[in-house]
Amino acid sequence: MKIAIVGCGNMGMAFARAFLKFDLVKKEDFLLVEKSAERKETLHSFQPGVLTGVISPEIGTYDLVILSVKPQDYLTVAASLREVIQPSQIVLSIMAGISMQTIQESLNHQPVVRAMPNTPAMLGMGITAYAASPEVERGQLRKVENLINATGRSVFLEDEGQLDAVTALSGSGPAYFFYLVKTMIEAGRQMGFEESVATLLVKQTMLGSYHLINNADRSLDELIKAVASKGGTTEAALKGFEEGKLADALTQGIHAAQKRATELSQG
Ligand SMILES: NC(=O)C1=CN([C@@H]2O[C@H](COP(=O)(O)OP(=O)(O)OC[C@H]3O[C@@H](n4cnc5c(N)ncnc54)[C@H](O)[C@@H]3O)[C@@H](O)[C@H]2O)C=CC1
Ligand SMILES: O=C(O)[C@@H]1CCC=N1
Repeated sequence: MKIAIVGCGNMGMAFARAFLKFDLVKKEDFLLVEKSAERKETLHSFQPGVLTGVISPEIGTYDLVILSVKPQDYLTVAASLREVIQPSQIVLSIMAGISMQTIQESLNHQPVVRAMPNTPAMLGMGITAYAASPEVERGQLRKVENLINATGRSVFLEDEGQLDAVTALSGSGPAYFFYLVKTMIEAGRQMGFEESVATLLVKQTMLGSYHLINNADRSLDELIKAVASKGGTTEAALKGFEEGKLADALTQGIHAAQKRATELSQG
């Protein structure tokens, strides 16, 4: 399969590397389109078949075109791409908040898969939800699914409308986790630990706790209860979280992310 990637930043290249790792695409079958000269310089080491700064008619010879520029940069990309895209090509967009309809109209092109991955895709441990326009044929969808599955797990959505919520939950989700980890490490430092010790304590706690969620035959409430002794330290912390309305703040933040995704889709 020959793949063109428009916008070769964090996510575009996370996808490219995952495809390579599973031998789904050969290096020489990549066309990388990257506008930033500085970023382009770093992409030489990837040794793609073609590395360019502009969209040219050559892109029309690739089976799949991945759109991985920031949503704000999409309209510029669309203006050039619509001139050269071919009917047989599949478009896979991973851009937040750009609807399938906007992509179809701006490119004058119907077969579109819209997906929302997250950064653990860099390690093949991502989660991607995706939806497809009716014009994507079954065989084409299978191929795209195989590619997405190289980046981690995936969920097919019948309703594209759910993608803004996916963006708020799992697309942005890694940042929420990093924020929590960072805050805990900072608290450790305030209590007198060196950063390396605080980091080890927090990271291993997160790792072990993640595996408990997956392997212990208990609900999240039961797992919390098993840590929080009556009148103990955890209870004191949880009371502080309640008073600071931490759960409300997290929930509100996630809703704000969904709202922003919807705003982006409205231009
Ligand atoms: N970073 C994340 O956690 C996630 C990002 N996304 C989506 O993926 C997309 C890309 O995000 P990142 O990789 O984080 O951004 P990024 O900034 O790392 O990469 C975007 C790249 O596009 C390039 N670019 C801009 N205009 C261009 C043009 N006209 N032609 C060619 N290249 C152009 C930029 O120079 C940059 O290298 C965004 O739409 C974002 O919403 C989706 C899920 C997760
Ligand atoms: O923050 C953003 O807009 C993108 C979408 C999901 C993660 N990063």
